[in-house]
Amino acid sequence: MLFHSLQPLLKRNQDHSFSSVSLHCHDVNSLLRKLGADLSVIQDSILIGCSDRGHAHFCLDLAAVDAAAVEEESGGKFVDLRKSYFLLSESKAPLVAKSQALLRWHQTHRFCSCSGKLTQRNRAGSHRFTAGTQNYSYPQMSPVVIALVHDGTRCLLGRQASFPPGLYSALAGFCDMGESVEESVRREVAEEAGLEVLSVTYSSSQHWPFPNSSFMIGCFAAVSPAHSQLSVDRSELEDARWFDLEQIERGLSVRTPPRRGAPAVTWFPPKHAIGHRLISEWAELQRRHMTSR
Ligand SMILES: NC(=O)C1=CN([C@@H]2O[C@H](COP(=O)(O)OP(=O)(O)OC[C@H]3O[C@@H](n4cnc5c(N)ncnc54)[C@H](O)[C@@H]3O)[C@@H](O)[C@H]2O)C=CC1
Ligand SMILES: [Mg+2]
Repeated sequence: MLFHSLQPLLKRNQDHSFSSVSLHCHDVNSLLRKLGADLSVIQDSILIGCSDRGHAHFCLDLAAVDAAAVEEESGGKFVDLRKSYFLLSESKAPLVAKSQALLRWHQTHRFCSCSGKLTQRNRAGSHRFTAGTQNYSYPQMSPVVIALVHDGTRCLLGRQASFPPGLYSALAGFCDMGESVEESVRREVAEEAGLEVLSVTYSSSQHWPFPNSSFMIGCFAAVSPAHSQLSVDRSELEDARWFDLEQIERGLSVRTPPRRGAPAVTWFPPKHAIGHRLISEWAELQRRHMTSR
């Protein structure tokens, strides 16, 4: 899987969907040869895993090669990761995200944080070390809690000023050193919405490549309907509101992201974001709860 300055190489399929360009090692070799590039860059490839059939998969950043020439030869295009993530299918996006995260980690950990000396990678690229020392470093993710707050009949969504217009998601925040997941959820919800969480239930998790490499821990957080008055921290969130099931269903039905120039609508993160998963899980539970009453 090829990248250029951390942008994955994508191609448009005949059905207009997008996929990442996967080339065999000898194809990469001949591509580099054609472009007159240094063939030894292939040794910078990082192992990302094995297919079910036991084929090893690697990623490689061709930052030292002319991007336009690679695009022309391969018929693909290097696309910014945030854009790629939403162009790719739910099954393809995580591998591209993982590859970019590993490449980024290697590019930003060239020096030992203890001695300042240059570090080396092991052959697979699973860690780096400082020659002659016991200093090893491994790729890292920052834990982030993402909590869908609910009060029995409504759930709480917020938006940061940096989100695209109309996009609302569950509240999220980085875990502080030493905190448990439950403590992080209680603190984030108290800080951002001024609410007291009564109980936290784990839902699911995902690796999220933004802003660097986050480990998203998805939870539901229950608050009392009698104490659901919001006090929103406007320095963190531009807005936060309670949504009932009908409003959530309307948001889930919006094609994301809405076309530029389309009328303003409220919409939610795309399917492969954990925010979407939490919102649709809550809607499903709520529907079941309403039909059983
Ligand atoms: N996958 C999904 O559905 C969603 C993912 N997210 C992700 O969750 C992340 C965290 O949410 P925020 O509300 O922005 O967090 P937040 O509420 O903790 O605020 C962000 C601030 O936390 C500080 N911070 C503390 N530790 C940090 C670290 N390890 N790396 C970077 N900044 C750190 C920085 O000052 C940063 O500006 C976002 O970057 C976003 O990409 C957010 C919503 C939905
Ligand atoms: Mg936050």
